[in-house]
Amino acid sequence: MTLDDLAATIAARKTADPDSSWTAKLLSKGPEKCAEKFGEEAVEAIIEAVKGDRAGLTSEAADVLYHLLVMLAARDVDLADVMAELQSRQGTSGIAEKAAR
Ligand SMILES: N=c1c2ncn([C@@H]3O[C@H](COP(=O)(O)OP(=O)(O)OP(=O)(O)O)[C@@H](O)[C@H]3O)c2ncn1[C@@H]1O[C@H](COP(=O)(O)O)[C@@H](O)[C@H]1O
Repeated sequence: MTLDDLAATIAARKTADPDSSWTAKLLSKGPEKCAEKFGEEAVEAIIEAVKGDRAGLTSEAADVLYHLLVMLAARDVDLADVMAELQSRQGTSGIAEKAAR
């Protein structure tokens, strides 16, 4: 399973029945709700990271990635474009990038 596979599944759920798909149900509530849900999952991951619970963080990180992809889909942002953005940053140190601002 790759993020691309998951993004493709989520894209397919845009037209699915909300009664049979959690993703379709979440998408049907709108981009604001998808963003709120992503925020909740991010906070849960933060809590596990602060606690130092590696199993908890692993599980919450999976929730964060899934809900990030749902939020992107809700606003029609392609994962490929996010990856291209990351690619464009490759080789530039974050320290150098900040100094150049
Ligand atoms: N990776 C996930 C995934 N991670 C988390 N979740 C669901 O996200 C929901 C969020 O969990 P919460 O505990 O926050 O939910 P909740 O508290 O009951 O919700 P609220 O009452 O707060 O709204 C749960 O129902 C989880 O089952 C996911 N649902 C789906 N997927 C993937 O998406 C695919 C398609 O799923 P469906 O759209 O349901 O067919 C699945 O095969 C999976 O690969």
